[in-house]
Amino acid sequence: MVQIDRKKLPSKEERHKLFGSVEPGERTKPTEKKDMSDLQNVKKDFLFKIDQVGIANVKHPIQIESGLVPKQQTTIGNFEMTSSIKQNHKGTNMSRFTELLHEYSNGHAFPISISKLKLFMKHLTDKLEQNDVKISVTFPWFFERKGPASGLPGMNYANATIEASYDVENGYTFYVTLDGAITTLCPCSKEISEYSAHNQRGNVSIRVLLNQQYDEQASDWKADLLEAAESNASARIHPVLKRPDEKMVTEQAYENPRFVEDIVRLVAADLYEMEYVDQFTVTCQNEESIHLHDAFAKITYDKREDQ
Ligand SMILES: Nc1nc2c(ncn2[C@@H]2O[C@H](COP(=O)(O)OP(=O)(O)OP(=O)(O)O)[C@@H](O)[C@H]2O)c(=O)[nH]1
Repeated sequence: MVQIDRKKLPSKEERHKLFGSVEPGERTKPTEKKDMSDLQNVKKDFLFKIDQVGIANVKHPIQIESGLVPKQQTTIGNFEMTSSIKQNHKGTNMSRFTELLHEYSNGHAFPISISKLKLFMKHLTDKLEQNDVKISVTFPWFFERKGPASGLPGMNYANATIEASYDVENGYTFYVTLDGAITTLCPCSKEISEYSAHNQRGNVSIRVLLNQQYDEQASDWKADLLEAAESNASARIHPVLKRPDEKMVTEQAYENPRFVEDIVRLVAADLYEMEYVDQFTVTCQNEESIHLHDAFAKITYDKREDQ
């Protein structure tokens, strides 16, 4: 064996000094929490009330239930958590948001359900000593998808967002959003061409206001909104397609051509029929295969205005 002469390095402490670390300076400020000044809690006229203050871009594991397979999964949530503060209140106590998030996560993952979020928001409002709280959490939701002919499974995902709010006077509000992908085939191209038709990957975004009729034991809004997007598309998106699957998907798209206008209207009709939806916004944005730009359409509708 060849002997290698290794360098003799200075100790880690000596190395840090070599690269500029210095001895601690004189410490004059208190180190005990009880003796520290508490700027956040200063009360004075600070000119304006603040609508939302808190923390954003908090990544944290979450546990979700699903109407599709897998029925339970752990995924990553991106949280924004805020409350308002009054004009005479200097600042919020930011550590309390993440402190409570950890407490509710049982050392593992925050269980995201409507009922758990209600408890959490009420608790957070009390802990912050404020009158309201807003929480938004966005996460990739995974679901199994099988090839239409082969039945071969793979994992798809859509991005889901829950925007929850609580205030002591008006109670709870839940908006939920699902952003999913679909296939669309251009009706115009099909109509005018001797053969073929160009197609697109479409991104459908559906945001709805849940009403009291939403029962999370009986329904899963993620699965329902995904179905509203996919069942009205030219075809669904699949992770695994063998040739018989590809033939089916291609022919199905040709038999169901859709403009972006068709998609938003058809999805709107499904949302209109969902009892637990009060208000909705649906957009469709297609990545065109014959342009560098996208095609886009949007509908916002409030069913309560029909009454
Ligand atoms: N309000 C406010 N806090 C900030 C800001 N930037 C950082 N901080 C946070 O201030 C926090 C510490 O303050 P608090 O959470 O009020 O800590 P504390 O007063 O010891 O906590 P309590 O015992 O709950 O009252 C740290 O978590 C920092 O992240 C800011 O712009 N505004």
